Amino acid sequence: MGRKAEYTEKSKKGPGRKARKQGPPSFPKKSFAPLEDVHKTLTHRQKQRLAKHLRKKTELKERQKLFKQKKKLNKKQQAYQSDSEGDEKTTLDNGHSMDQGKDEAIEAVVKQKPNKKKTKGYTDDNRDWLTPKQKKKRQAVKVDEEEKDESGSENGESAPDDPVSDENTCDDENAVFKMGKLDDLSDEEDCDDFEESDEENDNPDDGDERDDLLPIERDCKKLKKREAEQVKLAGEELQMLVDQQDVFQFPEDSEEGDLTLQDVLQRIKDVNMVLSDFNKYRQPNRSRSEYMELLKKDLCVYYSYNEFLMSKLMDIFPLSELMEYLEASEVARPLTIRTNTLKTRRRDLAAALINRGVNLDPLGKWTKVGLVIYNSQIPLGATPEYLAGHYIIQGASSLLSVMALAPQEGERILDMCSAPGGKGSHIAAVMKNTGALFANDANKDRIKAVVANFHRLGVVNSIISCEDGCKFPQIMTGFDRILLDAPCTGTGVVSKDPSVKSTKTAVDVQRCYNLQRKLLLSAIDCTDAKSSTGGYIVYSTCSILPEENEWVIDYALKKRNVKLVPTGLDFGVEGFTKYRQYRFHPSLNLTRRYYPHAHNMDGFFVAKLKKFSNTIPVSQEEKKEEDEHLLDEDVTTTAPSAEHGEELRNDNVKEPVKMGKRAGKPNLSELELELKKKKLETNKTKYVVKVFEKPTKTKKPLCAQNADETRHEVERSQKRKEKSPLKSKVRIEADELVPLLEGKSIKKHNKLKKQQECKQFEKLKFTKKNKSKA
Ligand SMILES: C[S@@+](CC[C@H](N)C(=O)[O-])C[C@H]1O[C@@H](n2cnc3c(N)ncnc32)[C@H](O)[C@@H]1O
Repeated sequence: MGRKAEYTEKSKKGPGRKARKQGPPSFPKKSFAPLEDVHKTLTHRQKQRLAKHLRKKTELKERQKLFKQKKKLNKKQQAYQSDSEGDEKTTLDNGHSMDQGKDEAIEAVVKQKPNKKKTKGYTDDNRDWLTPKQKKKRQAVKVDEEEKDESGSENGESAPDDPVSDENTCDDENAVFKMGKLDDLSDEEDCDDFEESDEENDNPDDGDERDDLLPIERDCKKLKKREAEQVKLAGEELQMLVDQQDVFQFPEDSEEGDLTLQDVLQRIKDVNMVLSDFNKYRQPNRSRSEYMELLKKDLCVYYSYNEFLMSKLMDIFPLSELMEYLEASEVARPLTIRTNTLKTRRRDLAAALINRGVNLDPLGKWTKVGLVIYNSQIPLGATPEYLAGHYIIQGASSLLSVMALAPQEGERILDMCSAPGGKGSHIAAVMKNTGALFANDANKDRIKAVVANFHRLGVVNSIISCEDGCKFPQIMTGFDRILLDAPCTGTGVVSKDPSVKSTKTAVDVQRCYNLQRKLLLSAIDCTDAKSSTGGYIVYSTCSILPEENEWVIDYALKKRNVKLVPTGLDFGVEGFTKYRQYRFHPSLNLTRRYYPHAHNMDGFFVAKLKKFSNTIPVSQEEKKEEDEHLLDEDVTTTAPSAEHGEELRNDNVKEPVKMGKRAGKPNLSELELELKKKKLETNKTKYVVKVFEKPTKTKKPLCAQNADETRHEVERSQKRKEKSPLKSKVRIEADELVPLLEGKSIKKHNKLKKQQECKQFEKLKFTKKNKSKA
């Protein structure tokens, strides 16, 4: 839309500069030069490309032409063959033209590709039978050719796509076979022709498009292509390297000396890789267990675990998961708090804390009371809200066991191991301070924390006691629900307490396992199976060891009338039903495990049991064992050690030596033994009180006035014992009650016992000496 350029016209010069009319714009003529001159302005490279492009075009035209000829030739050959069978005249004509055409076509092809191999289907044999006809019909073919060429390239171009012609070609298989496929030929040529330079390959698009692109765009395209190729090559190279990679060399003992943590980590990775495809990467002379041992050692060094705990973890997790667990356990879990719904709502608490500069969020959809704290400008244990009891700092996993317990308003609930009262206060909040919550803990010092927390959080429905949980069934029973958050090794909370990694041993695990079993049986015994609302026991630990979890539950399933029920928690990993060579009850899949690497909370275990009968199943064997145990150990005992036993045998003393209280006294008759047992039982049952029930009538100790009365009493007590669910328990713990019943402390009693034993021993020695002297 500019002014029109006029090259001839010259602007007239006026008198003054201002009066002068502005002339049309002048352009250098070169810019509008005709296209022929373009090559003058082209760069060398462009010229080359243009030449190539033109050459290609002409070649393509030639090839098309050739192709058309060949098609025609084929047709004619067909016609010739058919005619030769019938009309001879026609045959001659067609044959000639076909031969000639064919020869020409072949010549053209040979000319075009002098160095290329010849057409597959054409041989000297068929040349012989084609030659005579060629001479006769050459003229006719020439005319035909000319006609065809004149008819324009349109027909010719459409020929390859013409289905009819294609059909004709393909129908006569012999012809195709004898003459070779012309399509094949042209294909070959095409292939050869397209063997272009790298540059050409860089631009697979046709030349026109290439010319449309700016140089920078072309460069960019090339660069991208090259990059893609390089990436591909690099990938292949990497794969090759991985395949040919040196197999990890198992270290010799001498190499162990000066390894840095980085070296250890590298070796952990290497061994992991070997173990991931053991057959491929192993050293033939090394077994899997050797690699596992090496890995264990390295993991212990790198993550500061003792070998015992590391091997336990290796038993629990597959290798890939083990690494995740170990890594996650090195990082502290997010700080979380629980809203005390007895005093506030989570929304209000969150608002109050945000106002104080606390950055927080709801803990998750699974809880309505939890908040996660990202950061805080003030210590969370000293805010006015904390002091007012609006919240308690509590790990996310701690909420799970109370959620599984699902306390109901107005129920009688026991929190058997309560200190410091986190879960206990949560129970009270869910119960809305109704019913009765018994918070017990065996640790006197820790129980103070329960008192303080309950006071701060406004828990008013609780009775706090300090008793051994194992003995609770003798104090109180008949609870609707019991939470047993058992003492454990704490292997789930290593991020909180890293000392666990290096201090826990097999003895600790065994000790916990024993206590946990006892506590769980006690908890079950304290639960009322006939509770209208409950009859549930929730067992939880912050340990991930199966010994402290599945094993304990499996034991309880065998020993009491309980079954596992779903925890009601909609996340968490199923508990083990198999662990190494051990098999647990299949219902253990209803229990739930929580891991730091999977759930971003401390390692935790939750199981929910339902008690379906208040009777305690006792196997015949157990009964027999207990009876023997009671009779043998409670009243008379054998020599305390093998050494003493040896001495006794030397003295030919066949009777078991009475120790302790019965030492030096005549043997008790069966009747008397029964009486003694009865006495212990009666004394024991007087401590058993059912919650919200009148204390059971305690009987005065029996004084066997006469034999008849005694016998009668024994029979009655026998019957009662058989009915009583506490039968085995009373018997087991009767021994422990003896000193208490006698009004002595256990320590004092034991001391006296020892003294008596020593005296007895001295006495024996003395008599032995005297005998030998005599
Ligand atoms: C894991 S803690 C309980 C934590 C508590 N449930 C809470 O959420 O705050 C285990 C508790 O069991 C107590 N304990 C250990 N042996 C016990 C026993 N034989 N009887 C009762 N409690 C015992 C310990 O003193 C300890 O406070």
